[in-house]
Amino acid sequence: MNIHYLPDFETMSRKGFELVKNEIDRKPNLLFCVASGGSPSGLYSQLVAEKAKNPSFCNQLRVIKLDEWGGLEEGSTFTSELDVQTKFVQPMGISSDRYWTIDPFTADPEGDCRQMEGVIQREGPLDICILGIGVNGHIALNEPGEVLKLEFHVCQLAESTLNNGMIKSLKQPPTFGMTMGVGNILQSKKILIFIAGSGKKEAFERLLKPEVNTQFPASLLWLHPNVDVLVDERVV
Ligand SMILES: O=C(O)[C@H](O)[C@@H](O)[C@H](O)[C@H](O)COP(=O)(O)O
Repeated sequence: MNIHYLPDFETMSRKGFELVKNEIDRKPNLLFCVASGGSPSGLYSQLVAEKAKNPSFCNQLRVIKLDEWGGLEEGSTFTSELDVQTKFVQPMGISSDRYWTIDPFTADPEGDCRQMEGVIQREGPLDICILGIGVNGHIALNEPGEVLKLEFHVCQLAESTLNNGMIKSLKQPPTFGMTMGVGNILQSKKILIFIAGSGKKEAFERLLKPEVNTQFPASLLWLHPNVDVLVDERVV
């Protein structure tokens, strides 16, 4: 695990941008897994800024969404889809033939997860997987538990996730998640995990322990040979 301590959010995002751009320069059509949430949002802004300077940047990039909330009220704006569309997919001009996603309002979550798994089998493995970390150590929506699933699946959400951040203020909070499994993530050629925002100190300290425990899913990243941890030092 390469741990990068960066003095602030901007510098952390810049470092992430440099690592990602290096890979895109080497392989312009790489498969990029996009996460929602606050921690990687500065990376997306930097990529969008680069695109404004260089319109052909990322014009072959293939993109897949990491996860999604389920059980929200129809029309809810608390979706990963809206988040990644606004911050990344639309401003980067990623056309629909280069973007694979799961619908937050799907009537068939299990079927759609199977379909996403099929996409990963066909288009994958991921070249770059972008992650944040949950306060409970979740990666994507793989929550702490005895068993972690390998493939894209419908998942239960932990109380600690439902009691965190904006979710707890929702009139109709999500009742389940749809997420890449830890197998999908660990098969990615490169993983970047961004650690920023309030409440992440404990999770970061636990991540530093070189041991693996399914009750702390991010610890599985120790099994991967190419992980960059980008931490905004102000959280630690
Ligand atoms: O939102 C997602 O796509 C991920 O499912 C989730 O694992 C997220 O990365 C963490 O919960 C951290 O979220 P923040 O970056 O918003 O703190």
